[in-house]
Amino acid sequence: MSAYLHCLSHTPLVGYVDPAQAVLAEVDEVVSAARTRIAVFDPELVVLFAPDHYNGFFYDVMPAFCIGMGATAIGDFNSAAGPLDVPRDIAEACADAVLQAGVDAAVSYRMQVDHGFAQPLELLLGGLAHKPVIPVFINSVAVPLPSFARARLLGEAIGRFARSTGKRVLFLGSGGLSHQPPVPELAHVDARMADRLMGSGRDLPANERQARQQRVISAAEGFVLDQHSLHPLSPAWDNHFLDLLEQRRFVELDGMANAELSTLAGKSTHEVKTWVAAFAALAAFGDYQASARYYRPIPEWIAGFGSLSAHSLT
Ligand SMILES: O=C(O)/C=C/c1cccc(O)c1O
Ligand SMILES: [Fe+2]
Repeated sequence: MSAYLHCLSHTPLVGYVDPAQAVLAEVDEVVSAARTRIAVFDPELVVLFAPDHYNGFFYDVMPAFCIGMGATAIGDFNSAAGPLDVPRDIAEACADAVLQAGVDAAVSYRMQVDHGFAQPLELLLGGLAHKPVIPVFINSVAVPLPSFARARLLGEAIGRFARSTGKRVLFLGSGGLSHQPPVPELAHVDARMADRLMGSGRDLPANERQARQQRVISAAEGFVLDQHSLHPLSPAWDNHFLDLLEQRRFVELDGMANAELSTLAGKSTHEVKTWVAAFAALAAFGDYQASARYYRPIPEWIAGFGSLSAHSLT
């Protein structure tokens, strides 16, 4: 087996608004089993597809996709802070291959990332810099958003590059499934918040950081009491999406409009494009077998919470 994949929902609400102990134990078991399988696979290179939540990418310049040549996590909520171990020469070659393949991804030599990147690295690899990782940002909240089709093409191009390295490669996808936390939208905010979304939010003063986090925590508490206080979670859509990935039918998502997905499953569901990119990358290695599927709607975490592994059969 030369390539392995794990896709996992993330949520910054762990430890702030938690589900019942039995659910926590169930999720812990799912994550710890995935961590063990990854340790056995022992990746030489990790490619992590993840979104951002206006902590590293802003409307001053908002790329659809960005490949990190270097990256640092800010440590929002309870997530880890510090540099990722990005192998710069491999990341540069990857970006070159992706552009040659016709996908115009941006690059960043100082990528700033949040819990979307940090959480899977901590949970699945034990820390931000435990393995060499190429971080790949997919814009999942700041309209206009890339389509499913473009995320798939990005994944395929990165998969072909990864295969050419001859290394044991782990693909990670971070985020989703159905959910809509209170992420500000440029079209609906006041001038001060618009300024934050256009770039001044990069280094938030401590009191604003605190207020921002509290807004999400309060929304989660309210969502537990009333599951229509935010866009409801959508187990039916989430399970259909997992079926498509398991059955290598993700191309069927190509024709789905972004607005349709938002209506079905919430405006942050676009994070699932990280899963599509990761599966498309794995598929560049040939046939794959998916395994260890897990799904549970967890309102405390504002998450249709999913986990899915897969390995290449070559
Ligand atoms: O950073 C935020 O403001 C919100 C993050 C969040 C909340 C719930 C589920 C998620 O996937 C998130 O990223
Ligand atoms: Fe998120």
